[in-house]
Amino acid sequence: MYSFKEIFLTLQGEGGQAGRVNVFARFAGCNLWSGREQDRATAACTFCDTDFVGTDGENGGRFRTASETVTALDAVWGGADPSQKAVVFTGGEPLLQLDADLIAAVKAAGYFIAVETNGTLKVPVGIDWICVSPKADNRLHQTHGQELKLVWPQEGVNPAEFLALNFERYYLQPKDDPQQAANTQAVIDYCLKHPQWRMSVQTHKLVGLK
Ligand SMILES: C[S@@+](CC[C@H](N)C(=O)[O-])C[C@H]1O[C@@H](n2cnc3c(N)ncnc32)[C@H](O)[C@@H]1O
Ligand SMILES: Nc1nc2[nH]cc(C(=O)O)c2c(=O)[nH]1
Ligand code: SF4
Ligand SMILES: [Mg+2]
Repeated sequence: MYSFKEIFLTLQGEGGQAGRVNVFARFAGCNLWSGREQDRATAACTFCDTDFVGTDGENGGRFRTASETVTALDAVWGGADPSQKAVVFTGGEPLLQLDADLIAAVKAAGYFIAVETNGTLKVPVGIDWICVSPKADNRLHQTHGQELKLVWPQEGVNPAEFLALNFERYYLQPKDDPQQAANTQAVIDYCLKHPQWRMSVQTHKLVGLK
C-alpha cells in the first residue's frame, strides 16, 4: 500500500533539474515532523513549506499495488511524448514508502526517477537522480547522489561539513520563511565566497507553479 497526498504535473522548480516537466508524486507522512502546526516548534525539521498530511490532495489516495500506482502516474503524465517520462518522488519523506517493487514498476513504465529526501534513510537502488536535503543535526545515512541541496540558513549547520560527502553538485536554497529576503542575501554572499556552492532558487514559487 502506498499513500500519496497528491500527484500533479509541473516543472521541477529546484536544483539541477529545474525546468524539466515531471509528475510530482508526494507521499504522505514524514519521519522528521508530524505535519501538525502545534508540533512544528519541537520537530526535528521546523521549516517545512509543505502539507503532506493525509491523502486528500489533487489525485491523492491509497494505492494497493505498484501497478495501480503506475496507472495513477501515467494518468497525470497524460499523452505527451512517453520517451520523456519523468517522476519526482517527494513528500513528506518518500523513503518511508518507496520500495524496490514500486521502483521496478515505474522504471518498467519508462520513467526517469528522481527523489527528494532528507537523507536520514538510505535510497534504494534504481533511482536516476538523488537529491538529499539535510535537516539540522539529523544524521545522514544517504551520503552520495546527484545533488545535495541544503536549505539555508539553518541554525548550527555549517555547509562546509557536507563537502566531504560524495555528491556531484552542492546547492544552497534560501529558506522560505518570513526572513526570506535576508536568507536569499545570505545564500548569495555565501556562494560568492564559496564557489563549490550554487544557489537553488525555488523558481516554481516565482512563476505561480505548484
Ligand atoms: C518538502 S521536502 C520533501 C522531501 C524530503 N522530506 C526533504 O526534506 O528533502 C522538498 C524540498 O523542499 C525543501 N524545503 C522544505 N521547506 C522549505 C523551505 N521553507 N524553504 C526552502 N526549501 C524548503 C526541502 O529541503 C526539500 O529539498
Ligand atoms: N515545482 C515544484 N518543484 C519542486 N521541487 C521540489 C519540490 C518538493 O516539494 O519536493 C517541488 C514542488 O513542490 N514543486
Ligand atoms: S524532512 Fe522534508 S517533508 Fe519532512 S518536515 Fe522537513 S522539509 Fe518537510
Ligand atoms: Mg515543494
